[in-house]
Amino acid sequence: MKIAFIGGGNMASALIAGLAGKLTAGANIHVVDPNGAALEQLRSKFGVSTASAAGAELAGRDVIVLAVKPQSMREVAAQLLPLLDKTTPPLVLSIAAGIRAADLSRWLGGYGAIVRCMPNTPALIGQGITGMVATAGVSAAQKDAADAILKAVGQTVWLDDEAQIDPVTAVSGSGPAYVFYFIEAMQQAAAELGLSAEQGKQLALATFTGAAQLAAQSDEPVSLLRERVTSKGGTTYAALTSMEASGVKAAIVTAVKAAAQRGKELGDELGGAA
Ligand SMILES: NC(=O)C1=CN([C@@H]2O[C@H](COP(=O)(O)OP(=O)(O)OC[C@H]3O[C@@H](n4cnc5c(N)ncnc54)[C@H](OP(=O)(O)O)[C@@H]3O)[C@@H](O)[C@H]2O)C=CC1
Ligand SMILES: O=C(O)[C@@H]1CCC=N1
Repeated sequence: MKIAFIGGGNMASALIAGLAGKLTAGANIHVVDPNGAALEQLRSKFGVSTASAAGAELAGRDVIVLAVKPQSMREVAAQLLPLLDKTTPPLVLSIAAGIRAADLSRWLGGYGAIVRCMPNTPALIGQGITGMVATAGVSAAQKDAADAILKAVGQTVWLDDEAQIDPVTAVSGSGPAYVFYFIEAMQQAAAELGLSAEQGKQLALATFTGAAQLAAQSDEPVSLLRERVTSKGGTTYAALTSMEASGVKAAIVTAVKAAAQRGKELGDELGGAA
């Protein structure tokens, strides 16, 4: 499979790390980004070809991944429009938060073959999860290609309705940041309680990994697993009572909804009319 990435930043690098040499040879991956240092890293690590601007190298690509910031998508679409093969249109796979397929299609001159998806950075270690939705102009083979690309870096979840992408963005796209935030808080608490930085990190990470694996492998609801840790009048009870009193769970629910709302706002702000 011949793939081009427009944008070689954080998320594109995570995807390329998972793909290169696995789904396709690094030499079959072309990356366009104005940032020379980022391109040099990708070239030396994965053997991809690179360019500072989109050009003739896009010809004959099966898939073009748009991995620029939502705010850059319209400009990037204008740059791509004259370069897209109209006879055998490549699949355009957008990972941008908020940007709706209909707007992207319009910016690309009424382009049909678009898959919109929302990956996350654990793709870097093959542990990503991606929500994705195909527009009507995507062929079965192109849908399979999109699935293979994202499966090479983790799990995929196909959605029937594009409106579900903002919730997916809020839960799993942004989700790694919430988890890191919680781990940072656990590490801070460990330090304030007298553990070394190394001990705090080891304890927090192993607890997260272990609890997540236990929940994934268990048939029981997560709430029951939580209750099993929580002896009446014990230490966990003290912590969870404190969290409830501080409204931690409600605050997390509100925060995730804020992320979903921001996704919708980005679509409204950046989509606009023709
Ligand atoms: N980071 C994440 O966890 C996730 C991000 N996403 C989505 O992925 C997209 C990229 O995010 P992320 O990787 O974090 O962002 P980054 O800023 O790290 O990467 C974007 C890259 O695109 C480059 N760029 C800007 N304009 C162009 C252009 N015209 N042609 C080619 N490249 C260009 C930028 O260069 P410069 O910096 O010089 O402008 C930058 O290197 C976003 O739309 C985001 O919503 C989706 C899921 C998760
Ligand atoms: O923060 C963002 O907007 C992007 C989308 C999901 C993760 N990072």
